[in-house]
Amino acid sequence: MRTTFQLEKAYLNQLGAASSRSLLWARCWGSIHAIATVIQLGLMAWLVQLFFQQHIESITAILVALFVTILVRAGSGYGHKATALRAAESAKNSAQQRLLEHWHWQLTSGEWQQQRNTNAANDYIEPIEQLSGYFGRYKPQVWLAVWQPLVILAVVFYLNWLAGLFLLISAPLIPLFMALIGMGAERIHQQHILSVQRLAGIFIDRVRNLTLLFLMQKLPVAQRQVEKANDEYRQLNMKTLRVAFLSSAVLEFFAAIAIAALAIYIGFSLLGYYSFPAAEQLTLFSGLFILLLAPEFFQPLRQLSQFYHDRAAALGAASVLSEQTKAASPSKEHAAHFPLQTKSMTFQYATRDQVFLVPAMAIEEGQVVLLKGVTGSGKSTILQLLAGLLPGLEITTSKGQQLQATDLARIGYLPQSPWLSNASVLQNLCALLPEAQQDYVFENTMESTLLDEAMIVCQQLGLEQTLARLPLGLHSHVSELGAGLSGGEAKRLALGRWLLAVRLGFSPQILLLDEPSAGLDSVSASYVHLALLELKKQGVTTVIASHAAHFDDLADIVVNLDETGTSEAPCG
Ligand SMILES: Nc1ncnc2c1ncn2[C@@H]1O[C@H](COP(=O)(O)OP(=O)(O)OP(=O)(O)O)[C@@H](O)[C@H]1O
Repeated sequence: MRTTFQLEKAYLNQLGAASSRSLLWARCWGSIHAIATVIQLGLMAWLVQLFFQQHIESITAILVALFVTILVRAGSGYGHKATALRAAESAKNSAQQRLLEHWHWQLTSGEWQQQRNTNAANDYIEPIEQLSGYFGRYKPQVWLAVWQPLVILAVVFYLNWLAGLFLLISAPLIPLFMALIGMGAERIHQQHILSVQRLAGIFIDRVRNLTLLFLMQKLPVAQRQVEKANDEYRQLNMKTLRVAFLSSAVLEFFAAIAIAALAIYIGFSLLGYYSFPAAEQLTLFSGLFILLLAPEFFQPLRQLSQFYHDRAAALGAASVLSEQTKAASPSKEHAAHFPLQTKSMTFQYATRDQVFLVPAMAIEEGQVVLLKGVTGSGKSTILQLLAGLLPGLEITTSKGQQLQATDLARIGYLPQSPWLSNASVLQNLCALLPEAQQDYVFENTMESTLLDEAMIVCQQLGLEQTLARLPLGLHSHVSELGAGLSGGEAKRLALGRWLLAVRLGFSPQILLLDEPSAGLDSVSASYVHLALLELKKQGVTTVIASHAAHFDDLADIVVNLDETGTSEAPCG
């Protein structure tokens, strides 16, 4: 079993980069706070000594200094907390950003699995919240837990070496026990997060299917399952609390013993009851100062132990988050499958004798390939082979790797007679966007940017006048048969889907267009030409089948099927 949490630590370090500036400031404020603490306690001890020696005249100056130090201490404490909180926010933002990028990639690459919707929100909220303690408390405290004891140790050693030795010996015990207990805590936290997710998943799933469960008379079974998951979660919660209490009890115990030992040494030495080494160095001031410093010596370590559970929680959360974003930033990697290559092949429809010779092609990213040829030469057939609608064509990357199913899912295909759905123009236009965005369109709650983008696409395709003519513009209804739109308008609307999808970042791996200008007048055809030019500028790889000369100037590669030709299959 993997116990080193290397992946998780690497993930947390990556997030830490986003909050490094705030963390640096938190450390600076923490250092000032530690120095102000030592000065404040020194002034207090001095004040007591002067009071007992009845040097009342210098007390005012010390009181003023004490007041200033208290102000500095309070200010630096506030600065420390505020910058630490900012560090936590930056880290959480960075984690959210990564998760969203990952989800965006999944949506665009067709890897989004429907069943994950149930857990997605929970995966997102719970673990990201768990990160805030690590970056906002634990990380700044690690610095303070080293810096403050070191400053105090130096002062105590200066005042009395034996007291310094006491502190020096007792200090390492705390991190040692903390680490021993913390090891188990990390694993428990990871289980804790998974258990919360499981509980949420089980609950939502049962609620969703409540009617079905009722009809099947399975409600008591479902209830028992939720209760069981709830019980598991409760037990795990108690386990987490037990570990937390155990670790703080151990720390309190050791800190209390060390302070008590110091108090005995200083008290007995000052009273002269017992002659300890270095006892002669002690005065009322130094003894009191050391006693006041001792709890402050342990304080940052004790706090670190409290926050150590934030580290365990963050590692647990990181294991969930890094798992989700393991393939993060794939959008670029994923698209980097070019150049695509197809092997030459022959194809024959089962019911026909005609054999098509499909030529080999090598397509670079962003290129426009033009399939030319007379009617019946097999242009649509090749597009369908490329789209995977007809079997047999092997598409590989330049390294000879076959395209994955997810890549094939990203191939866009616009047939000669495009389909329309029984919905508004806008809904038809947004049909290629991810489901989540389409929901907004259907509920009429989409952002205005989406509406603006849809309008821009309509302008690019010369559909403005069409929209002006329709009773409700973009919200006008069209039927599946295109009632309300002419054939040419329906064709441009279908092309507009791709323009909109590309504008919103949902680019297809490769776009296959079958006779995009067929049946259009010259004005409409020129709009389509401009739209394809726009797609080319956006870097979309396109294969256009067209017998017209409309798109010759766009083409990087021209495949003339009249030259590759067809043949008749031998009979029998
Ligand atoms: N599903 C099919 N079953 C049988 N034969 C088909 C099928 N689809 C097309 N064909 C035939 O294959 C030949 C090539 O058709 P295809 O549509 O690929 O040509 P095309 O070059 O795109 O023609 P056009 O420019 O008219 O669209 C035609 O003779 C057609 O009748």
